[in-house]
Amino acid sequence: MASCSSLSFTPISSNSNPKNHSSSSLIPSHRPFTSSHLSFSKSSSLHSRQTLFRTHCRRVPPPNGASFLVLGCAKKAEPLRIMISGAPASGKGTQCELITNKYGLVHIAAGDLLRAEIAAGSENGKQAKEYMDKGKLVPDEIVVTMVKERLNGPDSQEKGWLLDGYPRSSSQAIALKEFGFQPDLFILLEVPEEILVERVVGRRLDPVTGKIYHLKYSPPETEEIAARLTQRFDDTEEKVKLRLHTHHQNVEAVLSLYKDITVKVNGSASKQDVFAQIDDALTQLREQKQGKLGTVAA
Ligand SMILES: Nc1ncnc2c1ncn2[C@@H]1O[C@H](COP(=O)(O)OP(=O)(O)O)[C@@H](O)[C@H]1O
Repeated sequence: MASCSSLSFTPISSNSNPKNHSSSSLIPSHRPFTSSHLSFSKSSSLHSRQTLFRTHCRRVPPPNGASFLVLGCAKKAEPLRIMISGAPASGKGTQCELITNKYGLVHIAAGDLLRAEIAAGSENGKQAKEYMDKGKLVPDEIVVTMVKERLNGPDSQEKGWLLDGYPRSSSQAIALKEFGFQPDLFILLEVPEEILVERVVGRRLDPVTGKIYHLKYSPPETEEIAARLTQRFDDTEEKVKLRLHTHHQNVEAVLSLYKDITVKVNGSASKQDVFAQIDDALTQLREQKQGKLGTVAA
């Protein structure tokens, strides 16, 4: 981060933890500071009340004896905080890889965290599997804490995050808000149901490279790879129908909480075209964050 050696700095964070807002107490009471001073003009709906920058300040004694605040010497745009949602096999995994490659965000996938618990044989994993086998949501007691811990990780705080498959219910969204995590953008991938079932049933994983294949649309390159491909235990036609049912039951409730920051993306296009839509939205968001890095004085 750039620095301004003569000033002492205190960060202002968009994380709603009140501890992180100590610098706002330096701002004169006759001019209350809210993030709306700095929010996006073009799409205020995207960022209605968020602090957009990590900024630094000090109290400067002016000639008339009153004190005022200088903001803007050493600033860094806040990292992006993105959520991505969509039905099973809507392409979240593929798009998350493209997004993280370009934007350097930490990818946090609720389903992957749960599968890791199952693989580790933990008590949480055992319980989670019972729900996942039925295509149902795993109880909040397990999922919420797991996701919260990853979001609080130093890498997520520093680089920003891409939250995949969470929240899937209004209670999960509310929990996130209570912990102080506020997304900038909610991406919804929309794909017709008949395409989804076909994608799921043909989906295979290469356990060696982690690469996802589709037996028809993206077949393995060699016989050797083909021989070692595995299928996710819940990627059968019967289970995907249950998962789709659960998705439809919950998606509207979640969407209603994020409607101001939702971008709907046509997920039935090619993966490059889907990414182009997402990339446009993220580029715009990042520019808006960076574009506001001018000096603000109070
Ligand atoms: N946020 C969540 N809350 C509860 N259960 C979840 C959550 N995310 C994932 N799961 C469980 O893990 C399963 C697999 O999720 P995921 O890997 O995201 O794949 P998909 O989106 O194809 O269902 C879900 O069917 C559900 O049982």
